[in-house]
This record gives sequence, C-alpha cells and structure tokens, in this order.
Amino acid sequence: MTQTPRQLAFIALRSIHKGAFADGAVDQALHQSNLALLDRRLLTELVYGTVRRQRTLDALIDQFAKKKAAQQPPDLRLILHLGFYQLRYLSQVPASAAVNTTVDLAKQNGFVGLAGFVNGVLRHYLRASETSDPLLLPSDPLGRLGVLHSLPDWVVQVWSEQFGLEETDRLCAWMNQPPPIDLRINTLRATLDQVETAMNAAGIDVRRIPLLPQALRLPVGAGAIQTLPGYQDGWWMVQDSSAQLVGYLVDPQPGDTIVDACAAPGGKTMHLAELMQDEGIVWACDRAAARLKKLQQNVDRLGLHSVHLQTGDSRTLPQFVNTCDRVLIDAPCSGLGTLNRHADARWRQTPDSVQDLSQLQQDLLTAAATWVKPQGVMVYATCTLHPLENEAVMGRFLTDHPNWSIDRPPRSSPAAPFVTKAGWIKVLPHRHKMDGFFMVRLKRHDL
Ligand SMILES: C[S@@+](CC[C@H](N)C(=O)[O-])C[C@H]1O[C@@H](n2cnc3c(N)ncnc32)[C@H](O)[C@@H]1O
Repeated sequence: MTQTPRQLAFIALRSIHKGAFADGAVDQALHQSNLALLDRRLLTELVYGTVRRQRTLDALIDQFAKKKAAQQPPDLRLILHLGFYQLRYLSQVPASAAVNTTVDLAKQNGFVGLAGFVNGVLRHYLRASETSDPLLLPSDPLGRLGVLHSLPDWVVQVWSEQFGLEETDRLCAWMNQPPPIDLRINTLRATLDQVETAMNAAGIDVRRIPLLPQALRLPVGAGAIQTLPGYQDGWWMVQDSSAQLVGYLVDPQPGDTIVDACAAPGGKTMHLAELMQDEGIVWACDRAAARLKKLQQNVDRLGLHSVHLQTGDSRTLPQFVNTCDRVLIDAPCSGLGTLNRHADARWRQTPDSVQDLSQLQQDLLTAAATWVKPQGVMVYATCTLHPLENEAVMGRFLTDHPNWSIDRPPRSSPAAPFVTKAGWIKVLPHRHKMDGFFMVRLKRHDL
C-alpha cells in the first residue's frame, strides 16, 4: 500500500487506540517512512490533532452520521476523525482534498462499501458550515466546554470549581494551542546576551521572558533543537519558564547538599547545580533508570560536576536522613497543567489515577521531609492544576508536621513576584503564558 501521510497517520491512530503512546506512535510512523518534510509535518499534525480533538470529532460523528461514534466500527471512526479534523482545523488543506483523501482512506482500509457514506457525512458537514459553525454543544456548561475544547468533563469540572467558567474556557483553549518552547541559559557556560546574539545571528528571533533572568522563548518553527546555536556547547537546555521558577524557589547556595527526589530527566537538577555554581552536591534520585540515563547525558552536555545519580524509590532512601540543606520533590503528577504538550495526556488520567497520585505524593513528601536538616528547606512542585495533588497534599502535610511551615522566598528571588497570598505559587497557563504549575517552599523549624 502507498505510504501517504494520511495512511500512516491512520495506522498510528490505530496503535494509539490500542494503548500506544501518541509520541511513540508518531516516532515509529516517521521512522518507518521516507516522507518529504511537508508530509512528515502533515502526518504529525494529523495524529496529534486528531487524538487531542477526539471528543469534538466524536460529537461531529454523533451529529452528522446516523449511528453514534461509539457504534461505528473502530477503524471507520478513526477515518472519520481524520476527515473531520482536516475540515475543521486544517485551513491549509482544501476541503475537497480532505473529503477525497478520507474517502480513499476508507476504500483502502476495508470500507469500500461505506465510501459513499463517508463522502456524504463529510459533505453534509461542509454544507452546514457554510453559514456558521454547525457543531451543536450541550446545554450544561461543563459539557459545553468539554465538547468544544475536547476535554473530559471531570477535568473541566475540577478547573471550573477553582477558576470559574470564564477562566476555565480560556484555560481549556490554551491546552489546544501549540506549546511554547523556552530555553534556560546555563550561566556557567554562557550569558543570556551571548545566547540571544547567537540566535539572532542565525535568524532565530528569541524573546526574553519578563522576570525570568535565564529564560529565552523560541519562535514557532525555530528548527530542530540539536541544531540551534549553543546546544552542543551546553549553553542552554530546554525548560519551560514555570519550571525555572522551581529552581529559584529552592534557592540553592554554593556548598549545599541537596536531594532532588524525582529528578529525571533533570531539567531542575541542572538548574540547581548551576545556581550553586556547581559547588556542593546535588543527588539526582529517580526510580526510572532509563530516565536517569537521559539525565546523565544532560549533565555531560552542560559540563556539570556536582550532580550524583541515585536509582531507587525515594520513599525508601534512608541514607539521606538529616543530611540535606535543601530537598526538591518535583512529584509525579497528572500533568493537567501541561496537557498541551502531550496530545493523549488528557485521556490517560482519571479521577481514580489522581487519587493514587495524591497518595504517592503524600508518601514522597513525608519520606523526603526526614532528609532535611533542622532549619532546612524543602520545595514541593507539580505540573498539575488539581487540588487533590496540590493544596490537599500540602494541607495534610502541614497538619501532620507541625514543625514545618510555608516559607516565602527572599524578595530578591525571581520567584517572589509569583507567590500568592497563601504563600505558594500557582502558575495559570492562560494568564502567565507558561505551563501550569504548583510549587511551595517549606521550612523545618525544630533544632
Ligand atoms: C515530574 S517528573 C520529574 C521531572 C524532573 N524533575 C525534571 O525537571 O526534569 C517525575 C519523576 O518522578 C519519578 N518517580 C515517580 N515515582 C517515584 C518514586 N517513588 N521515587 C523516585 N522517583 C519517582 C518518575 O520516574 C519521573 O521521572
């Protein structure tokens, strides 16, 4: 069968439907094909976009086909998703091409007899969209946002309880936009000015980020990361601006002993080592050995010497008890603050998985607290916007540990302007234009 980007996208979608991760399925499709650059981009866009928008696309099938999406043969449902996705979201694909290629896809994949049906459904949608958006939305406000922005109702509910419907609408919309890519300058190897000058000389119009002294934002389409100026020399690494705030909140000092309890692939570990001038020890712990390998590659590229690796479960590392000046727990979480970065992430979490994560976070925090010396500091961070993983974990920890309290960073800290009345930082992507994050700095008070 000919390798068109649409056929390859369909195959990738089929494997995602069977449980594969979207990133892996796209990588595999690209690896096995010899498509030209534009077709590679189309394939990638089709797979990620279709996975991301599947709830909206199902709503269109429900509306325009006689049988509901859930009752369609699974492969035909994916083919219709691909067709609707192109018609609704890809302005660069002419409508006739979107319809014809989807009909071809149906014929090539066992639905010759339903080619007329596919054609009819898509053309029906096209006619209906001539005057206005034909998508019918549920009348209940949560379902309305869920279908419009293609998110599960439980996520919309969790957000609307925290931020209200209007802000949730904007937050949901953010999660369907291409994520920005930020760099954090390795100040042990280069200055912000130096990297900015090198990027500009290469025609890459980087932008500074207000309040963040080490951050530059890449323009859309800057090219492959490994080919950008300064990559090979370890001048910078990719790290979102909000993740950079975590390092400032820890505020490491030269000579400190620090444990980064959930460290891989190491964005924050490297930042801590840089902030302490690479003097002292940063233990990078993680239970995923393969991810620690990536961390080691980053350490080598940035030329750091103070980072030491420890593979294992951070709930059971007794060797660190009472040894640390600072501890960071960048906890495993549901990732609701970074849904725009992984097309399938919104469909992988459930209210039950959030409960499990909340318990794991609590256990990590309790174990890591024993590592901190009296008067020492511990920072807890997640890239989610779920109160069970943030405020609730914090509330329980503080109730169970009266010798700990929330500690504000010094005024001079780049993190200080972000601290809320409650004493923690909660980065909201649609307001701050960065990944959603929760972070709090805690201090141990007993002697
Ligand atoms: C949010 S990621 C960390 C990202 C990292 N701090 C960075 O900035 O690149 C969470 C990490 O926690 C690790 N992890 C999950 N459970 C763990 C446990 N019980 N002990 C140690 N690491 C764990 C995962 O393997 C994952 O690498």
